[in-house]
Amino acid sequence: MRLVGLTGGIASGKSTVSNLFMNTSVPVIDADVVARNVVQKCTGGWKKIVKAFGDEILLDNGEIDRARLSQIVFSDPSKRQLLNRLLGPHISSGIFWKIAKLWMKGCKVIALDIPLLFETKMDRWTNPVIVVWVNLETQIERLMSRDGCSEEQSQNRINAQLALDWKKSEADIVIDNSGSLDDTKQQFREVLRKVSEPLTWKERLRSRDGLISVVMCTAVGVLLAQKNLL
Ligand SMILES: CC(C)(COP(=O)(O)OP(=O)(O)OC[C@H]1O[C@@H](n2cnc3c(N)ncnc32)[C@H](O)[C@@H]1O)[C@@H](O)C(=O)NCCC(=O)NCCS
Ligand SMILES: Nc1ncnc2c1ncn2[C@@H]1O[C@H](COP(=O)(O)OP(=O)(O)OP(=O)(O)O)[C@@H](O)[C@H]1O
Repeated sequence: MRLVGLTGGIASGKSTVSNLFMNTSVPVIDADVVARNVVQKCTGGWKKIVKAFGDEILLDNGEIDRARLSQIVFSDPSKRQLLNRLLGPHISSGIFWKIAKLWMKGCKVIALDIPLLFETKMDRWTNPVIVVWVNLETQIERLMSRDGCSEEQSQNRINAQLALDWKKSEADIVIDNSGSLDDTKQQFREVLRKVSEPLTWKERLRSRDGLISVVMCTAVGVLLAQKNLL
């Protein structure tokens, strides 16, 4: 099995690229969706957040007020670290179970859309790592227009992550999303070709079918050895 890392900076275009995977045979696990699921009302993650941030973090219906939490954590690094510490284990295990389900179905290539892939050191488990890069000016413009936040708020959110230029330098594959959507789609075609290349031996062994083959071969080997010994 091949785990492809898909990351970038806030509003650099990860979801845009992730959507392009949807028309392919490569399933995508979206860490933002997992992060939302683990804080649904009355879950373990939700309880931890309410305990740490108080009832004032809740909407009238008891759900987490994401806009309020966002304001708090993106303007106070210590609160953000606290949130990361509380949710980190829930998010990792949520991602793990999603991978396990796809593995059991026999999926050979899975893309992991994880904004904080480098920050959480999950890049160790993925190869190749795709970084969706955008120039800072465009990133701020898109973030302000998508989330309706000020330039200062956008800058705070960008500063809450490792520098996008550094992520670009660590990438195996870079998608420059500073241009038009068509431009990105064109780059994506080549990226899809690369991630769909035949699996290496190690990747084959990690896939469900590879493991089944190893188990079968071992069982046959043991049976033959026993027969010869008798
Ligand atoms: C801060 C929260 C409440 C903001 O919620 P909101 O619905 O407004 O945004 P959403 O969840 O869609 O995230 C948008 C983007 O913000 C960035 N972001 C989210 N959390 C963080 C964080 N802790 N540190 C840095 N950037 C972050 C990511 O680029 C993400 O793609 C929410 O993102 C959250 O609970 N974050 C903590 C969980 C987490 O680490 N998520 C990232 C998954 S690896
Ligand atoms: N090539 C592009 N041209 C114009 N607009 C774009 C392009 N790529 C993305 N956008 C827009 O920029 C915004 C950010 O893109 P997107 O939501 O894909 O980023 P993201 O990296 O997934 O963000 P986040 O980190 O917040 O999850 C969106 O409003 C999207 O429609």
